[in-house]
Amino acid sequence: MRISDKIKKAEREGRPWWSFEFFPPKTSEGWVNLYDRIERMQQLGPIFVDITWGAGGSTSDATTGFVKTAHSELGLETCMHLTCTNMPTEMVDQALKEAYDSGCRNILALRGDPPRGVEEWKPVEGGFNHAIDLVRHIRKKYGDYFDIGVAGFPEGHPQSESPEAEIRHFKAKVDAGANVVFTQMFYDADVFIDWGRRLRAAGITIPIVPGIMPIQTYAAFKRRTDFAGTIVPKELWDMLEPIKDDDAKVREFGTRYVADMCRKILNADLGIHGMHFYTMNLSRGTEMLLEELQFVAMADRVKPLPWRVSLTQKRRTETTRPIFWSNRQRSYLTRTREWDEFPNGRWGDASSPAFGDVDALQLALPHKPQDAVKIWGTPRSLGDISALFARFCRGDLKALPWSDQPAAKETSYIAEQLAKINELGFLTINSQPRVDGVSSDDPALGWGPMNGYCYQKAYLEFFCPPQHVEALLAILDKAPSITYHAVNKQGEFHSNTAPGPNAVTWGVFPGAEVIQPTVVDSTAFQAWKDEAYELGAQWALLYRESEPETHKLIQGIFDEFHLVNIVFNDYRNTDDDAVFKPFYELAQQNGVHLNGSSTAATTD
Ligand SMILES: Cc1cc2nc3c(=O)[nH]c(=O)nc-3n(C[C@H](O)[C@H](O)[C@H](O)COP(=O)(O)OP(=O)(O)OC[C@H]3O[C@@H](n4cnc5c(N)ncnc54)[C@H](O)[C@@H]3O)c2cc1C
Ligand SMILES: NC(=O)c1ccc[n+]([C@@H]2O[C@H](COP(=O)([O-])OP(=O)(O)OC[C@H]3O[C@@H](n4cnc5c(N)ncnc54)[C@H](O)[C@@H]3O)[C@@H](O)[C@H]2O)c1
Repeated sequence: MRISDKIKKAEREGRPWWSFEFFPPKTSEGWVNLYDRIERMQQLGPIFVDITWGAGGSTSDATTGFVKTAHSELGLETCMHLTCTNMPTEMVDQALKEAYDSGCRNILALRGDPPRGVEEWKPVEGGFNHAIDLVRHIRKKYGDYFDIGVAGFPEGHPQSESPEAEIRHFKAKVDAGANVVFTQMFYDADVFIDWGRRLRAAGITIPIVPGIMPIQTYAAFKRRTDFAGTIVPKELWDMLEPIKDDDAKVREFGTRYVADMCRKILNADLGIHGMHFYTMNLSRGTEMLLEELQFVAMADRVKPLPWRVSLTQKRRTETTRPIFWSNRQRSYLTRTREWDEFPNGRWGDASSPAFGDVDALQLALPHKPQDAVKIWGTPRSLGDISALFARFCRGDLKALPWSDQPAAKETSYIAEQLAKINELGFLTINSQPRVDGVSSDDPALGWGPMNGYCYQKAYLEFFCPPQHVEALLAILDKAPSITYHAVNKQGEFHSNTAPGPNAVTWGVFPGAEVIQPTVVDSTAFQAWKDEAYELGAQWALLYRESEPETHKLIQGIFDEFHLVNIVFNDYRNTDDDAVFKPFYELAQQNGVHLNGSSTAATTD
């Protein structure tokens, strides 16, 4: 069935409706878990699900594969996103054919954004210029077979000439055959309602489907809204600020706020009766919103599926489950479902379907080029670059390509040691000090609900000059309590530990299970490495035209340095220097003294 028929049916029955968006996960474990999660979320009663098309066409097989599985194995009404970026007509036709062959009847026709590292969108040879060309093409080839959705931007599209021109272009897409509009996320109901009214005034009568992004954690909310340049009312920032370190509170408050926004839209005069949720492959935020909106009571009318063995290999063969639940598999899965829903992690859980959402947002430096050059100046040597990293760790620089926020308060405990190893040429991009049971209220080291205790293993992640890798790993191999992973840009990988997650942050709270929000995991690390190197490459790109020497310098570093992480596992060892000692030892081997500030000798 097509989406428009489903919407009409829900409206005839006089009930609100909702749908869920997912994105292609980055790892194969993530895929399996996503199918499991979708199966569970199916019970929440979405009238359809959709799947994004990777930026620059990067996930086309994954997207068409998803459409097939969702239709044939999960029995879900599916909408496939399709963009024009890097897509000659033959590739568009192939994707459409695969959707058609899978029984999919809904396409969200988009122009797409430029691929990674490219600023301006350009059509490929033999491809399309605008979403409207894709709409026309689909109608020409498939007549009315597909429902065609198009993108709408309540806050305006960043490249539009003017609000009036944008509505004109939008109307042209509708006239060319689009019959439903999905909107960009937004957090200001008035802005949305004003845009909807302008659409209606222009004679556009197709269903408007508001795109709703639940607020899952403060960090994710900030990252996404900064990236998309979303208008966030000041009162929302003000209300989030005091609770930003408590994920559960952020989610609770965010749910009430976003639900109020949805109610305002449902009650406006736009004929809107449904919402489209950007799940980011996580279930809890969307589920809470549906509960708050009292939509789930309606979902109860949708009969849950009978219990099926988990599609997830890991869960299917799970051997350790409490005996009490041996006959209550569904309840057990439900109890444990949130274990990967605290995506604050150093890298998160690689088997979580939410893993890799940065890719969905398109990877880019979190700074505008002109601001970035202002922050980092024009480095001329590795010494200049080390000095930038050292300043960041000491709190004298507000951002690095890998951190859009200044160093966290926790970093002040190890700032000097970090600065020193940066001055030795080991460029740190992430760290945490050892913590052995501080109060969860501690302003620098605490997190989570009140009256709990927080723990951390000391952790370091850095780019290592290639000439020091072998000697450093030899020292690490001998060090007690240290585990490491090292990889170069080409993917050559070394580690002294077995694959699988190593918990590096955990908390114990009253009346709750132990929460283990951050792990270091080799699969996740190897997926993250592309992103870490890409950010280095993008930093270099800022200087390509204006300062070719600086461009070459930075590009050289991030082509050749190895990415390494170290965990000092003995979190009860009170020597806070322990994780840094291998660097001191290496410096000594190389005849460099660390007690002065002139250690940058090795970095030039
Ligand atoms: C709901 C939703 C889902 C999305 N899903 C994905 C996804 O899965 N994958 C992905 O890569 N991206 C996705 N995007 C991002 C989207 O591809 C980009 O935002 C893109 O920049 C705009 O796409 P569009 O389809 O609106 O393009 P268009 O309709 O081509 O519009 C792009 C710009 O060109 C202007 N314009 C249109 N026609 C003309 C004309 N004839 N002359 C001059 N200017 C014109 C428009 O006003 C607008 O400013 C999504 C966006 C939304 C809102
Ligand atoms: N609520 C929770 O469950 C929970 C658990 C752990 C951490 N956190 C917090 O969540 C946020 C996200 O954490 P994250 O690990 O995903 O990433 P992050 O980017 O915030 O960085 C983590 C740590 O690395 C440090 N750091 C950043 N750049 C560095 C550099 N160049 N050199 C050395 N150190 C650097 C930061 O100061 C911070 O202490 C942090 O603020 C963290 O403290 C929350």
